[in-house]
Amino acid sequence: MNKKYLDLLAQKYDCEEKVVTEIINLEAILHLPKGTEHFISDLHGEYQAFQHVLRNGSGRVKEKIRDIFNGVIYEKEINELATLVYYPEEKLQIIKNNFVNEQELNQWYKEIIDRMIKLISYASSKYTRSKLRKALPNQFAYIIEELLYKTDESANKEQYYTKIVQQIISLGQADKLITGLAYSTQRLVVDHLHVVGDIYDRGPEPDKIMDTLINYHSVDIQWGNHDVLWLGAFAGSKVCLANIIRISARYNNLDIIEDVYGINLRPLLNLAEKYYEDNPTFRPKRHSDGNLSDLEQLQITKIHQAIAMIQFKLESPIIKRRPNFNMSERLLLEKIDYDKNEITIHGKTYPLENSCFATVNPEQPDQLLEEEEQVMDKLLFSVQHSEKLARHMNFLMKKGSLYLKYNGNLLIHGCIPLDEEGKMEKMVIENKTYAGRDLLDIFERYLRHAFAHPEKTDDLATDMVWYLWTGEYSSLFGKRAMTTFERYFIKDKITHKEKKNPYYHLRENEETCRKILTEFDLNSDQGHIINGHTPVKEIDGENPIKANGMMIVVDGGFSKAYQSTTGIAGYTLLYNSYGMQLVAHKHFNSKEDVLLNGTDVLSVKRLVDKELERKKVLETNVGEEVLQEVSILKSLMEYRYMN
Ligand SMILES: O=P(O)(O)OC[C@H]1O[C@](O)(COP(=O)(O)O)[C@@H](O)[C@@H]1O
Ligand SMILES: [Mn+2]
Repeated sequence: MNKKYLDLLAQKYDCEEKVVTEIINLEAILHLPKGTEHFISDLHGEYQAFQHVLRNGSGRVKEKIRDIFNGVIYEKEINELATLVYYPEEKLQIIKNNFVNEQELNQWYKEIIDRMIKLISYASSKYTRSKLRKALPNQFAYIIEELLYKTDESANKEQYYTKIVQQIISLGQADKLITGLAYSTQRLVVDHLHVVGDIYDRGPEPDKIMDTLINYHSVDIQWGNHDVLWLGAFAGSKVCLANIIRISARYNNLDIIEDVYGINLRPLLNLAEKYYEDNPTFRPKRHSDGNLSDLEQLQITKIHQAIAMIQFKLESPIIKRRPNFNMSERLLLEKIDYDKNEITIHGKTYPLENSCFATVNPEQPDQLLEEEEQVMDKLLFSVQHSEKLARHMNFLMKKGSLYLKYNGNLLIHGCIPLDEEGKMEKMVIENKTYAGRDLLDIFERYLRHAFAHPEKTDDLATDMVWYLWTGEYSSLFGKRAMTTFERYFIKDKITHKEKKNPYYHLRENEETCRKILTEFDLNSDQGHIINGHTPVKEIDGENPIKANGMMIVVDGGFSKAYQSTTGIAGYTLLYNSYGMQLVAHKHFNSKEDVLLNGTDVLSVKRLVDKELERKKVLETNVGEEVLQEVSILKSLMEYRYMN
């Protein structure tokens, strides 16, 4: 080992005892049970539902409570404790309102603190003390540790502990302590979170999800097609930008663009007002908040048309300058007969409905009006100068990747593009052919390049980000073509169909899954593919566990817009030292519902895989890193202290 490096390390470990202590500590960690991984996907801006799943650890919190208190306290109390752990601030208020005098309240405080301490003690039993300490609220760490390490034999200290709790209550600190204990418990039941893509679009609060993830103790993200669309916009792709605004208008979420990220929509609105009227297909989808006035709805409808038309125009030059994207079929503006108001696709002519082509010059349909161009320039400037968006996008880049190999499993949002025979589909990029893992690697390289060069708007890397959103060999899209135009303007539903990549039926077979795992250098006897992106239609009898347990689809189904087609609010996955469990979630109504009625509508569990022996940290990714550290420390020991 490099002596310079060891000398540097010796500055940190400046005596023999420090090295020995660290080696013993790390070796001990290796033999602890592996921490719990939590997989969620397709959050689509549904912050409240996401919070709920995060706070209850997909049912882990209640399970732990049951382990300790089943038969000891009433079911009602179990639910109360669970809700208190999920939403401590709100639940405390509700509970406190029920007490008529202070004495009763103080008695309740004593009991509940005792229960919460028991719960923390149990939830942290597989962690080191140092890890537990990190999970405790700073201001109470010392007190909680005192309470935690009271063992049964120390009955002579009983009074001391009672006194501590009494003091906390009389000093008016009980609420803070309970709240701290609740958040520590949440943190302890899940060691690491995987977000398998699609944080953005459709739902109202993706920004809050991002803030939560930024503050989360341990997380990684596999980008979804919608996340990449936002990254693309930030990286300088105007067509990606047009798409995110179009989708926001469609779902009545322009607030995210305007109020949350501070992007001025005024120039776009002016343009929209000038050229567009009301139009039924462009009316916003969700107006559940009920406070959308007729005028607002009309404005959104106009903006929606303005930005959709800009998007269609912007697609055209990319398709033309990138023949290897193989998208000339998508040059739809050129296939329109503007006099007859009809379009010919694949040799068939369809009448156009609700068309809004006021800004289109039939001679040069993809040409942006000068006004449109100016609007896009202003929007892009605004996007790239939004501090909040920069913070969120940087985090997405830092914690994200196109795929992840983690503890023997492969995590991907969309697919590995396959042909009907199950062979990895090839794509030629800059005269080189890529397929399978190489293709994903090169996609990711382009995306990172585009992100590092936001000033370039038309280079291959930036165009490639848009390809990831909509291209036939994109591992995120997983369909042959996106029929956005047809959905707006053609009645015949045949034209709306988006043909899926063969991956989506081939993934039912073990053989396909083995091949993919092997492609990524993973052990195909033990690994799983964890997939998001496609809502599992439980209604039609679809099973999220495929290929004999090798393929698990965890589309969270958080997106309210899609819940009627799935019949369920989706799935999440837990992987702890005993194995994997898929958790099915019923529809999440509201936080208020959980708080008042205890409707914690979880969760059928299906056992995906049961470990024969409890899995230890040693056998995990983290374990590999710890092993390396141990080996380095041993070298230091020999070099410095043993001769
Ligand atoms: O339901 P909407 O908003 O019309 O969106 C439909 C579009 O979304 C997509 O399904 C992509 O989004 P998902 O990743 O959520 O599936 C496209 O294939 C399709 O054209
Ligand atoms: Mn998706």
